[in-house]
Amino acid sequence: MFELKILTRFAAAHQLRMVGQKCENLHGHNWKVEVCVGGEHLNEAGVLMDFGDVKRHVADIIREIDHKFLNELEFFQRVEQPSSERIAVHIAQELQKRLDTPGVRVTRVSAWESDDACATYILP
Ligand SMILES: Nc1nc2c(c(=O)[nH]1)N=C([C@H](O)[C@H](O)COP(=O)(O)OP(=O)(O)OP(=O)(O)O)CN2
Ligand SMILES: [Zn+2]
Repeated sequence: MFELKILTRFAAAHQLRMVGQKCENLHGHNWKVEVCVGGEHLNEAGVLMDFGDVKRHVADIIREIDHKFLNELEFFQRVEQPSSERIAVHIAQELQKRLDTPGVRVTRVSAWESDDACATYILP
């Protein structure tokens, strides 16, 4: 299997209940996001898919959450709250909908909310 990884960043605000008291206050992070796609077969150019296409799709998704108050966005109102775990799920699901390369799928998304804390969603 081959796996590609691209990195991107966004800034946003959120409030989390139940994680820890200070997280209940409105605050923000500069998230770093790692997105991986995988598949078994390379195309005639010898690549799984173009990094540029992955980056473009991810940029479209990030644009919707960058510099936003995440608690107010529709997706995060449907799930419990905008934790890093939920952010990773959101990006993975949105990217999966956009991928149109046969045999290529999202394998994992990691959302780093600081230099030392990261949540990863690994797709089944
Ligand atoms: N599993 C998760 N735990 C926490 C999340 C999360 O998304 N998933 N989020 C938070 C908060 O966003 C909080 O802002 C970060 O808290 P914390 O890491 O405790 O704060 P610091 O970056 O200041 O780190 P310290 O180690 O406390 O200095 C919390 N938990
Ligand atoms: Zn936070």
